[in-house]
Amino acid sequence: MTVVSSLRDVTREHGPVHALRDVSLEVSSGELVAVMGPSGSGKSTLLNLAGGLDRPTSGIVTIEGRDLARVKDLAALRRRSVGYVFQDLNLIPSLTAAENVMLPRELDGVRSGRARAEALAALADVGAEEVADRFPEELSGGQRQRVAIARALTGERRLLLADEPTGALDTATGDEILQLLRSRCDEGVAVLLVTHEPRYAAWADRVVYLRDGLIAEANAVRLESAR
Ligand SMILES: Nc1ncnc2c1ncn2[C@@H]1O[C@H](COP(=O)(O)OP(=O)(O)OP(=O)(O)O)[C@@H](O)[C@H]1O
Repeated sequence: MTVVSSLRDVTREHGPVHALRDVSLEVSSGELVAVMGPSGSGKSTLLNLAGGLDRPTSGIVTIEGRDLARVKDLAALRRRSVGYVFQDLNLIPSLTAAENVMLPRELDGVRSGRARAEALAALADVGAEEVADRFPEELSGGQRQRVAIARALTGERRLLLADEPTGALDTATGDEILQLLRSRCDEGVAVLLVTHEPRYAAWADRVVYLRDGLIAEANAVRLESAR
């Protein structure tokens, strides 16, 4: 399996606070890795570092084999390779669902006709084609999260980072979103999912538990019965 995301001996300090200490982790194509741990244990820090939104104090972070410390245009690499789905990462309110999904592609120089066609296909993929021309405030929480996932996965992005993507959703909708992440993963995307819910971690191939910025435990799980 191809390694899509790797952290090698990564430490992130904020002054005296060790948000992450000497963490090593690889996520391969087709793999869903859940990150769990108490509040303040470093989960969001890990995700931000893996996606190049933050830089480590020491250690090496790679995306698709490229050392992020050596990448000149990190913003472009992030746009092309990484999708983010965060609980509070809002869609832009003045843009329709389709326009929100198109935006990163247009920023990347894709013409709007093609970007719109891609956006409609991505929305259809996540079962949200009927909301393409609606604005975020007209959508339910589950529909918004579907649009955010469509936006995260347009283009050829191979790494999806999801920080509590089900946090604001009821259980049935949360299950649907997890099913969607799992199916993207089965198509070859690498997914890092931060969750507090064992119910959702059960969809992962592996669970990494963080405590005080350290990997306390890493387990292979396949709780088929939970799906
Ligand atoms: N910008 C920052 N400046 C100072 N300290 C920070 C900063 N970002 C994170 N921290 C600290 O680093 C540690 C890890 O934070 P992080 O947000 O990664 O934890 P988390 O596991 O995601 O927590 P939660 O579940 O509450 O979101 C915490 O002690 C936090 O206070």
